[in-house]
Amino acid sequence: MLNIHFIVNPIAGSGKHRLSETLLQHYFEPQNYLITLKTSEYKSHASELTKASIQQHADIIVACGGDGTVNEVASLLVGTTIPLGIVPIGSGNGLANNLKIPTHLAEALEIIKKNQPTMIDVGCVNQRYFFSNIGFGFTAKVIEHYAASEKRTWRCYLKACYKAFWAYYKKETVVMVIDDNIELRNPFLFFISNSNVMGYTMSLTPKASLKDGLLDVLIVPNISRLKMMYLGVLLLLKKPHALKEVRYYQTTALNITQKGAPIFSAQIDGEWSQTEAKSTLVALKEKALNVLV
Ligand SMILES: Nc1ncnc2c1ncn2[C@@H]1O[C@H](COP(=O)(O)OP(=O)(O)OP(=O)(O)O)[C@@H](O)[C@H]1O
Repeated sequence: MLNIHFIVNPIAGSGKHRLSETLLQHYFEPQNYLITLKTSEYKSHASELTKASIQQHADIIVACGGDGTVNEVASLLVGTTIPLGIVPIGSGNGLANNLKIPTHLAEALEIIKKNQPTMIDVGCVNQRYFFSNIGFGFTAKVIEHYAASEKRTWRCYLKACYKAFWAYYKKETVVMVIDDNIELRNPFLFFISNSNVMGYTMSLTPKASLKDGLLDVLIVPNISRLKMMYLGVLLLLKKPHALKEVRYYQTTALNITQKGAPIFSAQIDGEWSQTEAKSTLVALKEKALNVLV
């Protein structure tokens, strides 16, 4: 008997999904599977539900939502032997996309039933984990606007990009120093990725792999609005490196020292985060999470 816990974010994506206990009982025959469905009621609730599921000896824990839900559930499974399942009912679904987990519900459930885990790398930023990417500069601004929108849809994401694009200017100078040798002054983009999909099938780091033991770093300095638009087109074509100002490299860790503004905004797996920390260590834990694919 396999004990599977599904943790569902009811507001992920359009908020419309067909997941229910009845539907799950239909896919997972009761003589072989013990199914539990839990629904998150507020931000970070999925973490609490996952903690309880671990104590309840779940064999598999399934995050049903987007990258934010996956982050909350998976963060508690790092370093354990419990595999993570993903039912991608979010908007961007970056990690699921990279792992080729379909958004078609029956196909995603079939992957969980097959129960074939693979180990993937996990990013660490100070005391937190990330599975897809983190970003400073423009991507953090987009997520800040997106977090304020009433829905989590592609349309709202585009609106957030548009707002961030027109509001993007710096009153104060922000300086980030990477490993005491690269100095970034008001960078337009500073993006660190474990995955080759950012969300919505777009990619800033198409060469990234979840299994190569490396973080992919993309830096775009302060550029004109025209170049920002050109970069937007290149992003859709998955060729951001074609812009000559783009700097791209791979590494196992980075130490970022921040000067200038007292509070730094970042996005971590598509969720907005603020920190007063002056120094940030971004590193990678190789093959630290079991995921069903
Ligand atoms: N009941 C709830 N009410 C409000 N927020 C919730 C609830 N349950 C979970 N959340 C929060 O919803 C946020 C968005 O979730 P998630 O990222 O999974 O969906 P998404 O944004 O549609 O997908 P993606 O990140 O892939 O674009 C997360 O920060 C999560 O903590």
